[in-house]
Amino acid sequence: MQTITRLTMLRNAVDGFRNGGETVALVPTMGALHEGHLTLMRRAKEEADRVAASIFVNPKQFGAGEDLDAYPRQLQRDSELLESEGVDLLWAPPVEAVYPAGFATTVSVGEVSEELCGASRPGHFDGVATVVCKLLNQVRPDLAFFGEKDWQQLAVIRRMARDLDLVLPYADAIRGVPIVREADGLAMSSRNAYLSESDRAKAAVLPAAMKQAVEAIARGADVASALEALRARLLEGGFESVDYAEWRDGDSLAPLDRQDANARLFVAARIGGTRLIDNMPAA
Ligand SMILES: Nc1ncnc2c1ncn2[C@@H]1O[C@H](COP(=O)(O)OP(=O)(O)OP(=O)(O)O)[C@@H](O)[C@H]1O
Ligand SMILES: CC(C)(CO)[C@@H](O)C(=O)[O-]
Ligand code: BAL
Repeated sequence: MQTITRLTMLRNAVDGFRNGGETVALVPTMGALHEGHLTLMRRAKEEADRVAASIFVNPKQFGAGEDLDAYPRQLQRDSELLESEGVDLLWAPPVEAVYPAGFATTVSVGEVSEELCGASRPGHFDGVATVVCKLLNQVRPDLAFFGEKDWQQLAVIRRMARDLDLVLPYADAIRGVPIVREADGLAMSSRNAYLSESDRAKAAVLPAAMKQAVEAIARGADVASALEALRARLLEGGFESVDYAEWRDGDSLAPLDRQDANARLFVAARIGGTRLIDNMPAA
């Protein structure tokens, strides 16, 4: 696996693949890789001849007071994991190469960015859209893979790719990969590493309470009451606050007030100072 930190070298490497008639998949990450990320790599490998992973802890998507400095950085371990998955290329640019002095452009996707995580993390999706737009232009992949754990992020990226006519050869070039969970149901996330042992054990109440809510709504429970019960379970179970617990259309993200085949439950909640997110489809 080649590890590349300069754009000219990246272009040479990708052009080399392309000139040999090979397709290229991009898997963007912020590193501290876990089985969720590795599943994205495996899916990418199944669908393209070459896989490029990126690791970049993007300062523009962290708000003031968020965990930019504390975010785990473990490039050596990550590159060994990527190598063992057969990833062909690691793009790991320094911050100054992505945002050189004078950088002044922001990609801001309306509507789909505004609620849920967009409301609790103002500016977050502008930072995500800006860096993903850059990564897609830098690597120019045929396909790009993102996890459904960050469902709203996937919706923002799909909207951006359509709105800006990003040059991607397939209509469904932005691919979503289902959430990979721990044995107790907690969605894998780099930020789970922040949890103390006891908070980690308590965190399993999140997917369990979400499943209960989804099943209650499927049995005809009132949506508002099911969401209220979900919030109460999280707070009783050791979460200190719930940023949101919402029942929404999975495509438009518009609020729904009843069971619907396309509905999804979205939750963000904090435990031990760590903000966890999850989502689940209607039962
Ligand atoms: N459990 C998971 N299942 C599927 N995809 C995942 C999972 N966790 C992360 N991903 C995906 O991996 C990609 C890189 O995510 P990122 O590096 O931010 O990791 P993360 O575990 O989501 O970290 P964070 O704690 O910052 O949310 C994203 O597309 C994300 O949706
Ligand atoms: C897509 C992404 C790599 C952009 O920085 C990040 O938001 C993430 O890891 O989900
Ligand atoms: N996986 C989402 C990246 C973030 O929370 O900043």
